[in-house]
Amino acid sequence: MFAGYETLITTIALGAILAYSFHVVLMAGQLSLGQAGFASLAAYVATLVVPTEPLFGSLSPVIIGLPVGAAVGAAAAFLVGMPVLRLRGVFLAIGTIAFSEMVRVFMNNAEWTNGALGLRVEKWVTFDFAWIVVAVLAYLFWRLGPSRTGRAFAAVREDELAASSMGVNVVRTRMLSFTASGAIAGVYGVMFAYFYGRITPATFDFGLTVDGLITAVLGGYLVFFGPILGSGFLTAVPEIQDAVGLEAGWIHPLVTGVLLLAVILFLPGGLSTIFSRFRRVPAAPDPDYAPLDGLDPLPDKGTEIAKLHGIGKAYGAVQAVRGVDLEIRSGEVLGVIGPNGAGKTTLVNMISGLEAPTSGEGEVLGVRLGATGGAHRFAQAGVSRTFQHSKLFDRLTVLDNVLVGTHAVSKSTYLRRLLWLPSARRDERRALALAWAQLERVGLADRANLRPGALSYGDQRRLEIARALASHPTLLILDEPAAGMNHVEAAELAGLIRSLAEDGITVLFIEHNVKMVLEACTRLVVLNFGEVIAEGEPSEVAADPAVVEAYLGTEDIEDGEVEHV
Ligand SMILES: Nc1ncnc2c1ncn2[C@@H]1O[C@H](COP(=O)(O)OP(=O)(O)OP(=O)(O)O)[C@@H](O)[C@H]1O
Repeated sequence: MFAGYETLITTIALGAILAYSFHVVLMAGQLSLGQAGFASLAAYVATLVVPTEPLFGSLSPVIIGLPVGAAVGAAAAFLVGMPVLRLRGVFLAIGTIAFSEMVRVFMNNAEWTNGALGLRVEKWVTFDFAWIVVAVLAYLFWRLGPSRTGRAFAAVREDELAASSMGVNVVRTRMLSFTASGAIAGVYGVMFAYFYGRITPATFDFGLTVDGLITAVLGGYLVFFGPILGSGFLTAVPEIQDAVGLEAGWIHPLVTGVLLLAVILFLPGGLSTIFSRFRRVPAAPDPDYAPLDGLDPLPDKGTEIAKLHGIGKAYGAVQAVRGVDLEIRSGEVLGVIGPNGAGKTTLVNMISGLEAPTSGEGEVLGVRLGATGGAHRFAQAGVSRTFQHSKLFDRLTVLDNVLVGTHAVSKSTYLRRLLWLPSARRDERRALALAWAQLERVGLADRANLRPGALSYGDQRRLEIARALASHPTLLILDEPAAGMNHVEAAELAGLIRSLAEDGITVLFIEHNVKMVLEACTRLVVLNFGEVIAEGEPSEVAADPAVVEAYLGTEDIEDGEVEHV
């Protein structure tokens, strides 16, 4: 059926496989460019193990080379990843390119690789074999997208800090995507070798990296079939030009370049954006699942959940927090107030694991302040938070934002999803029920399919609260949740906070809206220059002369917000 076009269509398949190795790192927001090195290593090693005769008389011997190539690529990526994944952005790109160059120089100079002349092998990869491999990859990515792991990839891509505060292990997620990228690049290297029948070190040069990256970006990395679209587009354009008689050598790159620019300018999410209007409509709440099914009960009211002793944090010469002693008990609503720069955010950053203290010690829900692992360990222990400046996942829908919030209290479903096991479906429905319940609680259920950018500022803050609540937290930390809200919205928020406390959630919140703080809190802590200057019942603290002088001033607190310069 494809007679005459087999080479072309197989080239599309190979281009798609290479692009998938970029797709998987881009999905997690990593600009990694070491794929040519992984492909090269895998291709050369595969030539040592792939038989020269068909298996069982007719089976392509490349099926032995593929797992070997994937394992070599993955192992190399894992080893390279340990040092280079400390880098980010352009530095990660440079570090990984350096690795590819090292591999190329090594292969050029080794004897067993036959140096620059390269190696010849049988052409065992056929058109249908190549497309079966693409179909398998497409299936793996199709099932990955809406899984818990796929959402963790997206969360890390959108905002690493927010992702770790939702319980996502950012280091592990980045390493997973990097290792998977190495495995797929390894598969590509083997496929390439056995399709063209020859490899040289120059086959896996910087040009290959550029091709793979462009194909992945062009196709789009937000949709699982992006690499196939990208490869089809880039391979088809020169063919169409030939067909219409535009054969001059300079026209090919010109037309391809202009089309590429057009796609990047007008479809920044890649070609697959065109299909995004067929996006999944969020499933309705499932009446079979109660949101708290299977989750641990919250601790009894009054149980000690955090204890800090002499906690301090210095940024160089700036002592942001000094000698703070604090105890938090289950069921209370603890307000933290103080002038700008008093150290409030720094204090809650330490309590939620985002920052390690430089002095003192403390424990929150059994996790030591400054413990290795950082914020995701605190999140998994039951601490959840919002941020002073919203850190929503902008390219995920409202519902998907909240679903990321369920990460800390749900189980990985990806491998079970691949096998369509009913238990994976059950776990996902449970997570969905939990997410819907939070959206309903904050009044955003009717906007579940929108992007956060389409919400008003107040709604974005509510969405962040819903996302934090989706982790079924024991301790909920809100950093200036009413900022930007009008008086009515702030009063509603105070009501929501009180209702959370009635449900047994402990709330710790920083707020400048003093009226709201006095309405919602059961206890108040006042910070000034990093130190606690008052603590106790809200009405007593508000009347404390030291607090009035340092923070409240003589303003009428009925007016709400207290502004300090
Ligand atoms: N990463 C950092 N590096 C250096 N200094 C910092 C850092 N983070 C905070 N600080 C400093 O620590 C002090 C306390 O800041 P912090 O943000 O905790 O105060 P805050 O009470 O939350 O203020 P605001 O009400 O304005 O949010 C400030 O002087 C601030 O400049």
